[in-house]
Amino acid sequence: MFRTRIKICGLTRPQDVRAAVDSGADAIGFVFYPPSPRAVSIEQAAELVALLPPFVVSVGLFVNPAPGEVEAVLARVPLQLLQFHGDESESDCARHGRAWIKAARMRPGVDLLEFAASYPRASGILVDAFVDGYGGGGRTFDWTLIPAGFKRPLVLSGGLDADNVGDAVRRIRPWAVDVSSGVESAKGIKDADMIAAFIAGVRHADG
Ligand SMILES: O=C(O)c1ccccc1N[C@@H]1O[C@H](COP(=O)(O)O)[C@@H](O)[C@H]1O
Repeated sequence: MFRTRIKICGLTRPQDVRAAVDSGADAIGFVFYPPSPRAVSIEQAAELVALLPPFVVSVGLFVNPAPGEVEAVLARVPLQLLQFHGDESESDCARHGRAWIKAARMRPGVDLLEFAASYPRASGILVDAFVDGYGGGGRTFDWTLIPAGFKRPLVLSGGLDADNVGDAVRRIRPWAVDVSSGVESAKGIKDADMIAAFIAGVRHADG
């Protein structure tokens, strides 16, 4: 039976990492984008990643990182997957010796097939709503913008929560879903019950 993978993103506290892991998250995301209220320092991230048990993927989220910024994080934080959520080129993303996924900010006129073709080495393509700034806006987008039969591993995000994620999984059947705002009681503060409800919604939709 297929199991939709689940990433919980924007964690800043040890208790939230433990709650996400205990609820069955497959990946935990840490934001290295200082304007975000969910941003963590390298020291914080190193402590939080150390809490992850085997087989829970540590993900680092970057937005147009400056030269050397990713390397500085990787020197101290054992990230297994990089998520690029800005305007990075394929070579910007592929130069760090780690698997990576590329976010597409979706709105009418974005051709996802064309977008994906320009990132051939991406492990997956994440789709998020186009919001002012870069992401984490807690907004859904028109899922019909995702072409049927999209062949690359698709990570669906953007305004997901326990109320809509089941419908999203049944309609889109993504490789994975990714949530930040939708499991928070406040920006950067995750709610254990909301995380559990979100994951239960995915598992119910998986059947
Ligand atoms: O979480 C953030 O603060 C953030 C900042 C900049 C870029 C992306 C960010 N988060 C990612 O955005 C999507 C959607 O998040 P949400 O569930 O709608 O809040 C997701 O991939 C987050 O990891």
